[in-house]
Amino acid sequence: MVKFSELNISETTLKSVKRMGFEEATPIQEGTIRLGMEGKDIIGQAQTGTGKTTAFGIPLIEKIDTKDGNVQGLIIAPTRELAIQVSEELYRLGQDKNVRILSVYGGQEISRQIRALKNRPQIIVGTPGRLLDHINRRTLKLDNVNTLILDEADEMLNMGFIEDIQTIMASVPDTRQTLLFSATMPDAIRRIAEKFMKTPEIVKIKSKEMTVENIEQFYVKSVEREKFDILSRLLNVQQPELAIIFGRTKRRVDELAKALNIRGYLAEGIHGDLSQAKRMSVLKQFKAGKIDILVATDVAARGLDISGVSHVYNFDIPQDPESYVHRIGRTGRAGKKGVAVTFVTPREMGYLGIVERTTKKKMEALVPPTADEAVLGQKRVAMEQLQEMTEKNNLGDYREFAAKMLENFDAVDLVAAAIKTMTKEPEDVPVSISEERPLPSRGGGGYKGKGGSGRSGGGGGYKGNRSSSARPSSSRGASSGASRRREGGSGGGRPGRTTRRSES
Ligand SMILES: Nc1ncnc2c1ncn2[C@@H]1O[C@H](COP(=O)(O)OP(=O)(O)OP(=O)(O)O)[C@@H](O)[C@H]1O
Ligand SMILES: [Mg+2]
Repeated sequence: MVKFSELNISETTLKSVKRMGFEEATPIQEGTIRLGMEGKDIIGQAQTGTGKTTAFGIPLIEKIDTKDGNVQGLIIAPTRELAIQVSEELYRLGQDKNVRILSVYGGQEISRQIRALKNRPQIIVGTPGRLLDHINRRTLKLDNVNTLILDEADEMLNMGFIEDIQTIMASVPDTRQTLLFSATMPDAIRRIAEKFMKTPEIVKIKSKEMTVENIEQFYVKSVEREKFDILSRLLNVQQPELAIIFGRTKRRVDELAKALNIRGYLAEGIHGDLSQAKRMSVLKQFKAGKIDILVATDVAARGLDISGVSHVYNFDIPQDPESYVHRIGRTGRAGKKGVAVTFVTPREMGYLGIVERTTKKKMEALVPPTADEAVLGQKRVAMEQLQEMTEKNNLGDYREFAAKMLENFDAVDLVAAAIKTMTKEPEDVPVSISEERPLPSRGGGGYKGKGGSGRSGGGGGYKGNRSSSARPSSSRGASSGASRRREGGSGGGRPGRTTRRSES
């Protein structure tokens, strides 16, 4: 590992990098920062959560001439949330140099953006549609752009933005440097990308697997109608700090979020049909730990970097392996541990094989916890909450009420009643989730032998060892999140949550 101080970065930028808490460069940063500062075109590919933003951010910030008020750097990102996140990271990287950065995206008042553009930002981060809009209105001048960056290029091309992107690129001088980054780079996309670039250096961080090692990957074989009960049991047993649940469609996301709320979880959905204000407020609440579970479609979560996401659940197996890689990559970031669980219906087992062959990583079969195990998980959480609240020692007049009750009741009975009150048997509350049609059968073609049929026994038990992460475990501490119910811990404020928030 190379230290940032050994990469020929200016003192000013180095100061910002230090302030961000970064000491050593990740492999993709080591591989691209120097080349980037030499002005080379780069295609950068490295696993999720390995610091690609800073990998392109440092060369960009270094190149900005702060005496020049023109737009010099342009970054295109597939979603509004990502544009905001990237601009925030660039802001931190350029803080000591005083680089002016602006993000522009759809759903935000254009007049406000036009005013902000007059403040002479040097770097613009935007989504394709809104960038084009500004180019057409001539409110964004790109004649002086000398660095163009595409973050999540493959996603933008998948989303059908190819023409928009070509138009935007044509508005940027040919002499520019072009950088392109993603965790996945299917060959077809790379060929298109190379057309836009001048003999690009391809920096691909070699790794055995496409996904990072610190994510434990499981699959659960389940028929469609049992998925939701299994999901709620898993949440109770695994006790994620923050969880993201992916659904295949917007309707699915809405239904899941609603059902989770009915069962008492703090969950919110996020997808493209929601207003920008709503999307931003949901994300903000999730980052702050005010909601524990984010239910999302694929697109909504590309590139998002939210610390504390300990679990990713694919309620529906994704259509393509790239999307699997990006989804589960929302956990296990920056060296942290994560758990990913993918639900597969029997008819979709072929897809599991396709995903595994692309990621070069086998998922472990997970036996869904029984209802009893799930309740046990909740009892533990309740006990931990009670214990934590007691240790805090600020129960005030609650103690007087307790003393009064103890005159008439047995202490063990009272504590048992408290635990019972905080434990809800989730399956008592009926919810309705429309059945999703399974993905078209892929078992028949070339995939059958390995991926499909080899799994037929998977429903029975854990393959090999039972994984501790799938079981209730007292070592996970009282700061667990998603399994805590709205009803639980009422009164003196949720004790577990306070702890958790101060951790992150
Ligand atoms: N050198 C470093 N040392 C420690 N942490 C870092 C370093 N570089 C980046 N990080 C942190 O790692 C996290 C992930 O970085 P980033 O979002 O850039 O990943 P990514 O490679 O773009 O992932 P994705 O493929 O999902 O978009 C961020 O929180 C970032 O602040
Ligand atoms: Mg990224």
